[in-house]
Amino acid sequence: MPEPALQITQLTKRYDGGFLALDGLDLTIPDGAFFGLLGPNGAGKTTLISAVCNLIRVTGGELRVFGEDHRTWEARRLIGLAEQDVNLDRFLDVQETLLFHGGYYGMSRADARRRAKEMMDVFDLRAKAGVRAPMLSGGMRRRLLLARALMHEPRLVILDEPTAGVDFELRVELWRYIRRLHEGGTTILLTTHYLEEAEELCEEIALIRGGQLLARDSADNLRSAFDADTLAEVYVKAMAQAA
Ligand SMILES: Nc1ncnc2c1ncn2[C@@H]1O[C@H](COP(=O)(O)OP(=O)(O)OP(=O)(O)O)[C@@H](O)[C@H]1O
Repeated sequence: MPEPALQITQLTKRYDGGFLALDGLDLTIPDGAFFGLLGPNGAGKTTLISAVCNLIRVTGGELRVFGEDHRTWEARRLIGLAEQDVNLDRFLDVQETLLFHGGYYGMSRADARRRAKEMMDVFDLRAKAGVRAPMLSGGMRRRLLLARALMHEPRLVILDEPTAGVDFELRVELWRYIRRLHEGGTTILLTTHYLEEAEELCEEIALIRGGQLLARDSADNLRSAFDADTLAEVYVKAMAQAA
């Protein structure tokens, strides 16, 4: 049995002010899965992702990334994260953004250059190699964010609302990139508020609220379990039950 991409056991996060954002959460995401995380604003999705990436200190529980403790460098290297905010360095151009990231993850200059070229081709950014982030269109910035997350060839890619505020054409384009990535064997963890996006892309979906797991299954099985016609109906019913 391969190690799961993510094994989360009894994860708890209480913020400094006392707020309990994750409340004993258990979740296993198999290697190679396309997994969706759904829940209302404040459900704890970003907190969970931040915990996985060791960006915040957890209060309790265990988190393993392909069997590695999430606080280790090995675990961090296995993850590519595209955060909700478009957090690009305004002083770096497209190519530098990618090369810096490669350097951070210990890639040799030659490998980083090769991979950056590949990423600029895949994400149609070659013509913008020397353009700094603030001068890119919103769509290009989103693509660069994804290209940067993939630079070091992570086995688990975490996308926190990658299509928030994105027009229909770019959304479809981003879906195509993400699908291709998944077909190549990469595990995807996606958060989104677009239920149709989760339904279209994800093999399995977890619903969370108040830092707790409410349900987890394929969209089909969730519809049967909640006697619902659509994922939106599942969502409404699950959230009402948990309220
Ligand atoms: N640094 C912090 N200190 C205190 N509370 C926080 C902090 N960061 C987040 N929270 C709280 O933790 C809860 C979970 O927030 P989180 O950002 O994880 O939710 P989310 O599911 O990602 O929401 P959204 O869909 O709006 O992105 C919220 O109530 C939020 O206010």
